[in-house]
Amino acid sequence: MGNRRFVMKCGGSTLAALPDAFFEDLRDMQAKGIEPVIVHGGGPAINETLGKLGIESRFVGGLRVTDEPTLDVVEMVLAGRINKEIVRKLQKNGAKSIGLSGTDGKLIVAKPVENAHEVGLVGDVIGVNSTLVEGIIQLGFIPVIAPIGIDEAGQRYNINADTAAGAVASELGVDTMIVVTDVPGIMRTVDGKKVVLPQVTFEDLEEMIVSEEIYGGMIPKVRAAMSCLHGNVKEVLIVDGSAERVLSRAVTEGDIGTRIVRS
Ligand SMILES: Nc1ncnc2c1ncn2[C@@H]1O[C@H](COP(=O)(O)OP(=O)(O)O)[C@@H](O)[C@H]1O
Ligand SMILES: CC(=O)N[C@@H](CCC(=O)OP(=O)(O)O)C(=O)O
Repeated sequence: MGNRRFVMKCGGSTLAALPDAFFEDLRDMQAKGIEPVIVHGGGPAINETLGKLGIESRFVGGLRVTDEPTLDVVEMVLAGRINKEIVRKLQKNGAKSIGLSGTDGKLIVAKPVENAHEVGLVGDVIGVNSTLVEGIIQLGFIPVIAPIGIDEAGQRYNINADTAAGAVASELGVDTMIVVTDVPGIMRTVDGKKVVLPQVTFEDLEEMIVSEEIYGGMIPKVRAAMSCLHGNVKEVLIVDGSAERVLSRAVTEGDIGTRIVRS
């Protein structure tokens, strides 16, 4: 890994399964002066809470169709429950951490996505308050960010967590973004067997999206990866949160998961 700061996106698919060792790894990194910045998702927990309230979850192109009542639930689950759970787990394992929503201090400034007529209050990121993130890091805390955006008029937006993480990584100018999910990397079927691809080019990715070997929740990850690699970010690693020592291996050895570099 190049510089000592990295952005990590933690997917809702894996959050509940992350072992204490994962958070201990973060504590040890923090103690060594490495500066993780965490952006998290929580799709499955949102679906569950919406379900309990009798609200059906609908997605268009991987984005949740979001009206104001849905956004109340999204904000409650992401910025309330999940964000605070992560902060508590970090603190329990000895790391110092502060949780924020993208609306706090206008951390994530957003505008409606192009297909807002289909998905409603879903946002694209147009700005990140990197000074605020920098300040939290300087105070010795790991920032934990929920992907809710805000515009100048004070309107909230639901933002896909991969998109939010990619934008934060770009804006902070980190070398590395680590995407932690529930699969060991980008997989492809070779000779009838599923294998993890250690490294892929943009061309491979476009081809795999067209052939539908990349589908569903992997699409926003790949799009966010390509988008931040067009800027200053040098590599995006997609890794499995339940793999042993996944973070230290990703940060120090880089021999795990799938690596995407600009190509
Ligand atoms: N080529 C692929 N390789 C690996 N996983 C893939 C691929 N294409 C689609 N996926 C799916 O992407 C999922 C991860 O995305 P998602 O469920 O949104 O997780 P998260 O909550 O971590 O963002 C995997 O569980 C898998 O079902
Ligand atoms: C617009 C949109 O779809 N937002 C997502 C935000 C959470 C997310 O992205 O969580 P994962 O990383 O666990 O998928 C949602 O409402 O589910």
